[in-house]
Amino acid sequence: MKVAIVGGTGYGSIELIRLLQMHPHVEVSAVVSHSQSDSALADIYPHVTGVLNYTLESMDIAKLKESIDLVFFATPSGISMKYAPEFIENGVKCIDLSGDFRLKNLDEYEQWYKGLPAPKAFVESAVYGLSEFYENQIKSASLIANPGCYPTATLLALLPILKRGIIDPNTIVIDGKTGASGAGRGLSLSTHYTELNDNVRAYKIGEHQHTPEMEQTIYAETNQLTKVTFSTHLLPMTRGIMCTIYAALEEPLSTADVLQQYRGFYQNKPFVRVRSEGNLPTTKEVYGSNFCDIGVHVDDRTGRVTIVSVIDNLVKGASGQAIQNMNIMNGWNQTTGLMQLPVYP
Ligand SMILES: NC(=O)C1=CN([C@@H]2O[C@H](COP(=O)(O)OP(=O)(O)OC[C@H]3O[C@@H](n4cnc5c(N)ncnc54)[C@H](OP(=O)(O)O)[C@@H]3O)[C@@H](O)[C@H]2O)C=CC1
Ligand SMILES: CC(=O)N[C@@H](CCC(=O)OP(=O)(O)O)C(=O)O
Repeated sequence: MKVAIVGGTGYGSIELIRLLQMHPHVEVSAVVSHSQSDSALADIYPHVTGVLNYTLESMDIAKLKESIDLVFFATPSGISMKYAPEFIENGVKCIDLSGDFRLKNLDEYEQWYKGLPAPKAFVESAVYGLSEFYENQIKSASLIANPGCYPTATLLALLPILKRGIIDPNTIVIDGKTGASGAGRGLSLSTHYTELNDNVRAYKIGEHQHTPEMEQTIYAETNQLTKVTFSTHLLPMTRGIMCTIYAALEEPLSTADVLQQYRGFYQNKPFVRVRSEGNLPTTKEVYGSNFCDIGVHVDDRTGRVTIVSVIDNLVKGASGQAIQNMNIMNGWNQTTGLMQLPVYP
């Protein structure tokens, strides 16, 4: 199958290229760049030298729609909404790593992303690509709204116990921590070495664009309108997200009881690994992989459960999950090209 990647010089793109290089059924036929077309990818990313010979191309929909089966958009919000409709109308499937098609309520998109929303019909037809929960819908989708990185780590941790009524949805607090690659390759003051190193910074408190995405999915899965408290922190590391999540238990349960619920839920889901009691995951243990690792601790004193969920933001949080969704759309085993171990140490 032939695919194109748009947003060629960004981190999402270079991670798609890295992962797809190991995929047995896919050829990356075009890497599209609006800023550096005609440049060699190896000049921008010298680590691919001698292995990949791509020359970046400018966007040419007329040409691409004749030669490509699927397009990955690894672009900032506001871009895929301009191009994906024409591809889809011409039978080319699209997987969008940005937030353009995630929020079904267009007013919420305007409020949280501070821009005009995508055309309603395409937002309505887009399937939210949380692979472990929407496999059936993903199979027949033309347009995938790939989830945000924090919602991936958070929803995989919360939905099993929310759906089983184990926690009170009105008590959820999500403490998110991320590495700097989450902000993309562009330069900014907060990812400047001297601002990032030896430092921890809370950011976008009360205004993070992933908040409505989480609440929308919790509502879709539980029929409960919930407002979550969600805070995000930037840490001096390259990759990784840890969401530490707190909620009140509806009834007294032990850590072992709660872990048992997760195990039942994820027993046939190869990318979600539920840890044993007393074994909480670290970001390094999923680095470079498509795994989401989940650990749990119940505090009998407070009646609260703490859930720790880790992913690599660029893999399960973006490009890896996008490939997992492509696999599902094509009827391939969802692990195809994705089962490598994390890089450790
Ligand atoms: N980084 C992460 O961990 C995650 C990222 N995402 C989302 O994935 C998308 C890509 O993220 P990421 O790769 O990290 O971001 P980067 O900033 O690293 O890359 C985005 C790329 O998009 C292209 N681009 C930028 N502006 C425009 C424009 N005006 N028109 C067309 N293309 C443009 C650029 O490539 P070029 O100049 O070559 O066209 C740029 O390099 C974003 O929507 C991000 O929010 C989602 C989950 C996690
Ligand atoms: C460090 C940092 O800035 N991380 C980004 C990650 C979000 C992202 O990648 O964007 P989407 O909205 O497309 O999911 C953030 O917190 O906004």
